[in-house]
Amino acid sequence: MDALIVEPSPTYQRILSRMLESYDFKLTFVDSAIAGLRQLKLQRFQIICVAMYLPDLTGIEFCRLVRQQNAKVPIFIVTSETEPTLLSSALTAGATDIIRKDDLPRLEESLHALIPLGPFRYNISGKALYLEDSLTVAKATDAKLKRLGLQMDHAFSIAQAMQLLGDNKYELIMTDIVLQDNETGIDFIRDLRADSRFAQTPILAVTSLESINRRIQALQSGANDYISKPVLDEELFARINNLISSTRLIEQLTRERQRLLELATKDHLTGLYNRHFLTELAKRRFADANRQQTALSVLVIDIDHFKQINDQHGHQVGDKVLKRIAAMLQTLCGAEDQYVARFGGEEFVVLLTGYDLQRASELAGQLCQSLHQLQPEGIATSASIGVATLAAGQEEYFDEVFARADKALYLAKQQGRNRAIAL
Ligand SMILES: Nc1nc2c(ncn2[C@@H]2O[C@H](COP(=O)(O)OP(=O)(O)OP(=O)(O)O)[C@@H](O)[C@H]2O)c(=O)[nH]1
Repeated sequence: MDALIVEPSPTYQRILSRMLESYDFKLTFVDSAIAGLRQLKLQRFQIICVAMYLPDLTGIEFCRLVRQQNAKVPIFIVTSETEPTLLSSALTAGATDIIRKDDLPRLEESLHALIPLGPFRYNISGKALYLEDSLTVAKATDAKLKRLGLQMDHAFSIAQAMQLLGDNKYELIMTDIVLQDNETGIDFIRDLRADSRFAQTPILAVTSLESINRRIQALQSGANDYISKPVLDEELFARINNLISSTRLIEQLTRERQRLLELATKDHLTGLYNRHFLTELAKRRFADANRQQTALSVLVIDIDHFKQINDQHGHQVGDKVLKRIAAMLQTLCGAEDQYVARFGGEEFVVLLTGYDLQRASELAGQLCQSLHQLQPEGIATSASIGVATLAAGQEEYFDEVFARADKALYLAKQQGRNRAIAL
């Protein structure tokens, strides 16, 4: 599509070119009415933008001359002029619309009416929050975001924005940079990034074209992207689409990573850590304890006569019993310095960092009691526990201490089960 721009001001030539290029227009610039009319004889244009005051004619006269040849081509007069009679005579002369230079987004709205939304279709839904102190700008942006499939909440101040953020989930946060009452969008972005709840929410800063420093500051403060005013619809849509899609991709990857991590580290039946994870962790914790000369204890817990539970109640009930016992162990040994794992079958291991033999034995005694009282699935159960400790200041490694705890467990079984023995 071709657009003719009849505009003597290089600044407005630039602004219009940014706007129209985002709609894939090929642009031809001329700076006088005569040059524009000459160009129209050479080529067909799908739209014309003309300034009100040209070196040779007015935009209105230009419009009238064009209409003598071409009744259809949309002609937009772009002007700072607000005088009503001048504007109405422009419309009488055949102008499609008058666009005020301080309201260029209107041109985009008119373009949308003429041209369907560009080559891209966006698959966006949800809500955006926009911190903007001008109601007019916020309303115009709201209309744009609706076309994209996003609902918009508007806040005038950082406090209002924070309140909305507390009550809603947003796919995107947009913020103007210069706000009222000495507030800035930069402060807002910093507040957001300091709050873990919004660490992943994409932030789009809306800056003025000239303020390169503010754009840099916005990015440094944690904005993911910026867009310059006057905001072009297609650019806004593309940036929002990129931000939201990449955030969704990151969320998906994070979930996937979490799932893989769970698969690699957790036991699938009980959700406790698995043998591999606990063994690796224990090796590191033992190295730390040896270096720092602190105590570290290991409990090996084995359910008594579990085979009988399976035989009498079936394997599925056996599984439920294991899950129930695991949940209880997690509750009783879920503190920061305690790690509980299912080592296999009906055997569990607890790593207790900083626990000397006495503390570990006390805890093992309590676990024995609690497991005996639990009656999972209404079945009387008990457990035997072997306890062993790396005493503070001694040098020993996981394999040795684990072997001692396993030996203690064997003794507990031998001595009648349902007891804890420390070695
Ligand atoms: N339901 C169920 N049973 C399991 C699972 N893993 C191992 N088992 C069973 O656990 C039982 C362990 O039996 P044993 O090693 O003989 O020990 P026990 O019957 O607990 O006897 P003691 O340890 O000597 O008190 C076997 O019957 C296994 O089939 C599991 O994931 N689910």
